[in-house]
Amino acid sequence: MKKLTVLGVTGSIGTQTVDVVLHHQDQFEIVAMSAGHNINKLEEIMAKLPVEHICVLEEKDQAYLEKKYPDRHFYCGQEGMIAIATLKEADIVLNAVVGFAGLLPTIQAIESHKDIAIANKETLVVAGHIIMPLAKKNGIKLLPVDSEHSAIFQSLQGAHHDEIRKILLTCSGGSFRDYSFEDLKDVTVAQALNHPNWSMGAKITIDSATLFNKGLEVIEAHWLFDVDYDQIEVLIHPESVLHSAIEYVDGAVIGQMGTPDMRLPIQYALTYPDRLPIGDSHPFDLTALASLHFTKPDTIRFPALKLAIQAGKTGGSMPCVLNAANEVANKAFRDGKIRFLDIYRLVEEAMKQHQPIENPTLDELLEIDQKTRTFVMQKV
Ligand SMILES: NC(=O)C1=CN([C@@H]2O[C@H](COP(=O)(O)OP(=O)(O)OC[C@H]3O[C@@H](n4cnc5c(N)ncnc54)[C@H](OP(=O)(O)O)[C@@H]3O)[C@@H](O)[C@H]2O)C=CC1
Ligand SMILES: CC(=O)[C@@H](O)[C@H](O)COP(=O)(O)O
Ligand SMILES: [Mn+2]
Repeated sequence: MKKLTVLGVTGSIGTQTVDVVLHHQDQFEIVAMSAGHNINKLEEIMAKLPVEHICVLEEKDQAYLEKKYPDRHFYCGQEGMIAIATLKEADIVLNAVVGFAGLLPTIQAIESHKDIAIANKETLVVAGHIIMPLAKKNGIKLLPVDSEHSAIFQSLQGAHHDEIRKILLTCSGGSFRDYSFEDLKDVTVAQALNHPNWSMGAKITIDSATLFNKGLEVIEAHWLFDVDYDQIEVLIHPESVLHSAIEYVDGAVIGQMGTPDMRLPIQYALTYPDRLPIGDSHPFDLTALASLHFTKPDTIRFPALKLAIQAGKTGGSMPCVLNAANEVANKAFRDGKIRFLDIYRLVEEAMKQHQPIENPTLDELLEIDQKTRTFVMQKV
């Protein structure tokens, strides 16, 4: 029986993780979980699973839950997340929090020798240079949950690192893949949230529409698979059935295909190196696919991808600035405060005013993250 801590249990990845666990209750037990503000969703999950340790963001929610459920243990805020991420009962921490908030609990969980199933890509973008050596030093497994990175991980089984020629990172193109640059000026939040292939949380869905998501994923792949940026090729693949692939030195291309369903990468991260059936999944029918398409991304209409790769290549503190600026601008767009194309402009401005430092410490990252947020909020 594997014992899990699930951070961000009330989100899109979190609730699909609960589905996986409910389907395989003989294999997994959630011993601890965290939510943000969605207490209704949290209580729904609590009704299905007898999880003992639970963290929320607000003290008032903690007080309400403690009164209503005296037999469970409640925690609060970042400190609470760290407490449940380092709990001795857990073997593996699945981090499905969105954004920079996932960074500190991940570091503490690694230092407590927990394996990490990582959906929270922002942590790797900001601090890959800290996370990867820390994981190695503590001898823990860092298991990708992001669908493309899971596909790459699956396609790498049995291979040697020096056999990789490049990574083919696929991208749906997001909600606006066929829009002209002119049309992008006036798109609405509702249109941006209408992803063609995946049902996900709001922040990542907007990131898919700008293509910042793919930029973050390039940086994530650089760190997870120890490859140069020039070895990562992004391909627009509107059908989202080839979830990514490896081109090997002999020209063989090995990828992972399947229905777009996050339960597979979530489950594989939890069962690796074994596989289990997925509950009520539709069989993947190749004959039902009329054709598959692969094209190069258009960085004129979607400059965010290029900007993110530039941040990754610059390295040091620049990806932290990219991420913080994007988190603030993405939220400002969702709140109706700026227009879609302003997201890119604000991130670019934040990067331009930043003097990157090499190899930033955790404290420096925390400071740069805060300063960048303040800078972008003032512009908003
Ligand atoms: N959704 C998907 O299919 C995929 C997601 N990912 C990545 O996984 C991560 C989660 O994505 P997704 O599930 O879509 O996101 P959601 O927005 O659906 O869920 C985010 C979760 O994090 C919690 N949360 C939000 N802010 C904070 C905070 N400051 N402190 C603590 N907890 C917080 C939320 O709580 P609450 O809702 O209770 O407020 C919720 O439980 C992201 O990094 C995303 O990029 C990667 C690949 C695919
Ligand atoms: C499901 C998943 O992993 C998302 O990150 C997905 O990749 C988003 O789709 P885009 O390819 O449109 O960014
Ligand atoms: Mn992805």
